[in-house]
Amino acid sequence: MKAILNDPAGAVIGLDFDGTLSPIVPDPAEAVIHPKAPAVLARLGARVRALAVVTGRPPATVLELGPGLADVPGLVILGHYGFERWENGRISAPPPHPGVPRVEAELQLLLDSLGLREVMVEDKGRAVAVHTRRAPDPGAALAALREPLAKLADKHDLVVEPGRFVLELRPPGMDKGQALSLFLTERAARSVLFAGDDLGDLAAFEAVRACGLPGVTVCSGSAEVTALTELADLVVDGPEGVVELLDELASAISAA
Ligand SMILES: O=P(O)(O)OC[C@H]1O[C@H](O[C@H]2O[C@H](CO)[C@@H](O)[C@H](O)[C@H]2O)[C@H](O)[C@@H](O)[C@@H]1O
Repeated sequence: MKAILNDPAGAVIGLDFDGTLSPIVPDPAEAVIHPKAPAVLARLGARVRALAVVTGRPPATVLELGPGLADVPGLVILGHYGFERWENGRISAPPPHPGVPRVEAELQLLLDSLGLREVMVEDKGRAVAVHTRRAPDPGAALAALREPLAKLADKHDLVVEPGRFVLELRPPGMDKGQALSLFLTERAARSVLFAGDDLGDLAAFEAVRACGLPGVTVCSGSAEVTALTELADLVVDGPEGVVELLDELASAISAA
């Protein structure tokens, strides 16, 4: 943190979206960014080298769920775990993976055969996520899905990304760690902060440790995930705590 405060112009701030900037809600389509986040990010974005939202969501969805984000100075969204990038109003991405529509074509039959009720399928375009949060027993439904979804992903050359009551089938070859590392190099960062809440953020935590820069990892704490709590430099209380921390950081930089 000291390095960021002493030299904000060299700092890159990386932030996960769901569970970090946006409180967890039962329906993914109903998620919305913390009301104070866009203004806080705008203050911070004006002072640091770069701000990146590094997320499993498509960038277009992040912009829908985060009104005001498009106006944050210098913001980059590295969506789909880094496959799809939004910057200055433009989206760039490689061609979609052919396995995703094939998985979608087989998925409903598989879910029916497992007799899983109230499991929700989220079509993300470049990936498909199966959510169990609204199932009668979310943990049991997730456990029942692990093996069949791993086989289905494997059959179509996809990988399974586990998260908070969700298993996502997505293309291999990129993760939040690689996305963050590439971004740090691109921006010639001199320090880094990354905040996340879920298993997919562990790769970004590792990237912070491996990059050789002064870095701080922040866990947006919850009762659902403990793996990050043990590794983080700082643990705050969910999105409310993350926004408060970023607000304090923006104020401290402005006062320096
Ligand atoms: O990388 P992230 O920004 O954290 O995105 C990861 C997944 O987040 C979303 O699911 C999670 O949030 C939902 C809304 O609060 C919640 O209902 C669900 O249980 C969580 O797993 C999103 O729907 C997924 O597509 C993202 O991959």
